[in-house]
Amino acid sequence: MSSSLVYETLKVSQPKPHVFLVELNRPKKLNAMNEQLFNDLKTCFEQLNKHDECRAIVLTGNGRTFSTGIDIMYLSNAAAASVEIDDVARKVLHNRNMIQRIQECLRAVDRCEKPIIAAIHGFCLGAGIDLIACCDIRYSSSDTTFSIKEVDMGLAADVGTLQILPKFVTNHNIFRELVYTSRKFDTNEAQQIGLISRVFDTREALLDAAMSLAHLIAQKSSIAVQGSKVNLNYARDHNVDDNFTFVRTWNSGMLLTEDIVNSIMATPVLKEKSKL
Ligand SMILES: CCC/C=C/C=C/C(=O)SCCNC(=O)CCNC(=O)[C@H](O)C(C)(C)COP(=O)(O)OP(=O)(O)OC[C@H]1O[C@@H](n2cnc3c(N)ncnc32)[C@H](O)[C@@H]1OP(=O)(O)O
Repeated sequence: MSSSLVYETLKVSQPKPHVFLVELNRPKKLNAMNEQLFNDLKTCFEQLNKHDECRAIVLTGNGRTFSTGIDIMYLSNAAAASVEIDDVARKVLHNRNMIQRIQECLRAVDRCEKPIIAAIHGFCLGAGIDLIACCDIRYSSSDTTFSIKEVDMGLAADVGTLQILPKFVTNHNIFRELVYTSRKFDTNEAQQIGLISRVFDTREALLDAAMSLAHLIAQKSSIAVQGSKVNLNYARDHNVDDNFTFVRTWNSGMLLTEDIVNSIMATPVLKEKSKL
């Protein structure tokens, strides 16, 4: 594995060929996200996006939990910083820059073109939910407690939950109830609204399943998988006409891959014919 994938608050390993495991790594603070962790997420996912060896990523939390959301100390320091500024408009600009910075860190996860499987356990609160909103597939162990905690903190969630989740949650009634109340919910409800797709009895089973899925994806044509993710994310953010135009242009280049020839040659029909 590349030695450059070393971070203060993330642990990165490569447990299988082409599969990278990214662990949030502030276990003593239940993986609460401070400025360093946000910055590390940005650097890490930008690096994995460009990494030739990387075809699939599992994202999890080291220790007893996935993440308890934003680090409360960081949030209160960030809020306090604007108190020093006299001019109201400059206070507003300061806050806007701070929010934009965190948004860009999580957007780097959303923009990563390699599929990301979130393996969630323990707590997944506030910014933890923003983070899993940026992943492709979400698996959980049955012990997980979720909460869209921002309203209880006096905030409208601004780094993913309200911006991305409405694009794919399946039950907007329950979702809005969870947003407006910040009440805790379990894996049954998380599954009911389409936030997570599968639930496992233990953390070990969860990680095994996430890793097996990542391994399976990594064995497919990386051109086809990466192209599918780019087009799915594009389709999420555009209208149908734009989506058809985009994929036409994308595949005009990507159809030149030798992966297509190889897969056609490997079909049983052609294999049989070549024996004749
Ligand atoms: C522009 C910004 C946009 C972003 C907004 C994001 C908003 C959010 O994320 S809202 C969610 C914020 N998170 C919380 O409110 C959770 C706070 N934590 C807790 O309520 C409890 O820790 C919890 C119920 C999750 C677990 O309790 P438990 O008794 O099992 O553990 P603790 O002893 O409380 O925690 C162990 C140590 O971790 C520290 N810690 C946990 N979560 C956070 C956090 N979010 N921020 C900072 N520190 C956290 C906790 O203080 C303990 O530390 P220590 O005392 O040093 O052992």
